[in-house]
Amino acid sequence: MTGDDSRNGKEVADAQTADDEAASGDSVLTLEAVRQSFGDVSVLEGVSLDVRAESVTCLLGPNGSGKSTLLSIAAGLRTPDEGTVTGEIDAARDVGYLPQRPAFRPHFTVAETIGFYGSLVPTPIDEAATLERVGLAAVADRRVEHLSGGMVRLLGLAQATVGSPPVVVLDEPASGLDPQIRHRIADVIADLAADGAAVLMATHDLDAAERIADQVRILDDGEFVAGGSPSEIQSETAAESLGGAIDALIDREDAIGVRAGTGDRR
Ligand SMILES: Nc1ncnc2c1ncn2[C@@H]1O[C@H](COP(=O)(O)OP(=O)(O)OP(=O)(O)O)[C@@H](O)[C@H]1O
Repeated sequence: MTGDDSRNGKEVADAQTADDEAASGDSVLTLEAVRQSFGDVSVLEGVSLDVRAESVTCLLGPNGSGKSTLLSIAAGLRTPDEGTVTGEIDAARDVGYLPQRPAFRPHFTVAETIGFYGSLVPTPIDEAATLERVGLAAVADRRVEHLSGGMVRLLGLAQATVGSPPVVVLDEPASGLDPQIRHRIADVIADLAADGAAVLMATHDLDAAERIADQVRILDDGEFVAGGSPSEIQSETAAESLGGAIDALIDREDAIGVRAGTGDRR
């Protein structure tokens, strides 16, 4: 972990990997020197990341900094232009994934939806316990098109954890939701990690990151510019909050150009 701008991306990644080893469970998924471009827009410029059991790793960074792209690569949904994704698991099969905008087949109830996803995994699942864990047991018979936005996200979280995958990848699991539901979702995520899962999530919810993240990675301009526990990042940037640390680390003017796809690297 570092706020030292003189270190390059590889040095930052190596230092962060050492920090991770001290901080959490076994490595289950490793991304090494991952690069991804879309046309002439370079989105990831050699990103390395270790995803560990029993821990929550939060990806933070401006809109358009490449978080979703990185998550889709970690989840085995996209093969990077360069770099490797390795682990004890098969990323395409053993990774639960919650997309940014989950959508479910209309007319199915909540229970039928989870039952459907349960039928896709090798071992039978406890549907009631799966819904209980995310707090949706009371609406098990409600049709998915009648759920609130927060409930849809909780159902997405339940779907991502069906079959207890060793890695759970969550793309902004609580964006646009009220503080109470955001808090509940963060609690569910922390419980998943406590039960052994390696959770990798992108979020703009800095309160949640501060509360539940074991490790944070800040992505900007295609590279990690900092990583470590929330308190380590704060103390290295002399910031009073994670938001303050991000402000110290990221050049907002440049980030606006990057977001618009007009930055030098894009
Ligand atoms: N399939 C694609 N084709 C072309 N460009 C893409 C594609 N997917 C993503 N991009 C571009 O890659 C960049 C990174 O997008 P990405 O969704 O990974 O960012 P993000 O950090 O998740 O953003 P946000 O916080 O807004 O969700 C953006 O400039 C986006 O327009």
